[in-house]
Amino acid sequence: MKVDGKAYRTIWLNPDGWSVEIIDQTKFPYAFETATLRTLEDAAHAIRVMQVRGAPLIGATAAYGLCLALREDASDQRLAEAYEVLHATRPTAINLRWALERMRKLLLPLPEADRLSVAYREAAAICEEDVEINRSIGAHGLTLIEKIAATKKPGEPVNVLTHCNAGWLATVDWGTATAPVYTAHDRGIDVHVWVDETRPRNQGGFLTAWELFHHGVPHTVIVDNAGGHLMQRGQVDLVITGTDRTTLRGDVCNKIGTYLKALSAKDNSVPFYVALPSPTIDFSIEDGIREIPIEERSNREVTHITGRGEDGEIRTIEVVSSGSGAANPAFDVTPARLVSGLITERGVLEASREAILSAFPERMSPAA
Ligand SMILES: CSC[C@@H](O)[C@@H](O)C(=O)COP(=O)(O)O
Repeated sequence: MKVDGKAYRTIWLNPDGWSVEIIDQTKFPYAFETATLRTLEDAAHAIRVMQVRGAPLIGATAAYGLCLALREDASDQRLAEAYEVLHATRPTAINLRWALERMRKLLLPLPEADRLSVAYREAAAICEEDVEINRSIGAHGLTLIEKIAATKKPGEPVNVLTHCNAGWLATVDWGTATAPVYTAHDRGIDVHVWVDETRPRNQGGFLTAWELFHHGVPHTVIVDNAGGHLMQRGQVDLVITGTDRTTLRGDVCNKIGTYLKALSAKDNSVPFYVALPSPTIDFSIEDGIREIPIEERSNREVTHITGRGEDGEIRTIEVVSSGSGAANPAFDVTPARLVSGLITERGVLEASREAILSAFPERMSPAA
């Protein structure tokens, strides 16, 4: 992704060869700033406070977090401690556990002296693979957009609705839900995105809108409650969201509010697709509603909002009657029956156990 003409990823190794640079997403949309991770605690903090967020990027940051931990001490005990610290940062996105397991499985059998260099190599490989996976998701998702574009009159855009930020900023590059959009736009297809603002943290209004604007993709920010109305009026051609964890049978966990969009889509015969890198599939569970841990975040994210005043100052204000209680579940689960398809790096799949297993058979083997 280019920012002011310069190509960026969301995470990279600094020229010193060991410290890790991230784009600080808590500063969006008012500033583009990077931050340096030098320790395990820096990496854990970055995930916890959402300087980095989005399932694939959380996984990539955790992998580098392990590297930073091993710089000080590459013992089994340090590896185990670092795994636990990073694993405890956020509960829902499965990419965190996936990346940590992959690193641990590789590192544990090695002599301590070899672990650090192998860890850095593997963290870099996780990042490279994420970019390639998302590029493939873009190519497969493009076919869906192309089919709709072929039915449009000249000057009529394909209208895609998305929720939260499953964009470049949620991954190492490209994004998952946005990859088909960027690919279509870059090929000259007239595509327009309805961006759910995604309260309470506004990942849509703050991050997705920022990305689309900087890439030049036409888009319109809407309040979270507007999607159903637009679908009833035929103003949404398809929905594409990301996911933080999808079960073996195709239940999709994603940012709170995704389920309501899927219900509206079903009622209005609007296709509802989920863009899904395979590390986001949890092959160990089936029933998303019963088995996926849903992050409960601070009520203050509901009762208060941070934004820029007309004087240019950034401030936080209360937006709920003082003294009222608030609740803040951060994710919900859309049952597989509401999902039209999963856009993966290996093609567009039905949201079912059979389709997922036949596309990723190696993930069910004991060695996977
Ligand atoms: C490719 S990212 C998919 C999801 O991680 C994304 O839609 C999402 O819900 C992110 O939640 P966040 O709480 O901002 O980490």
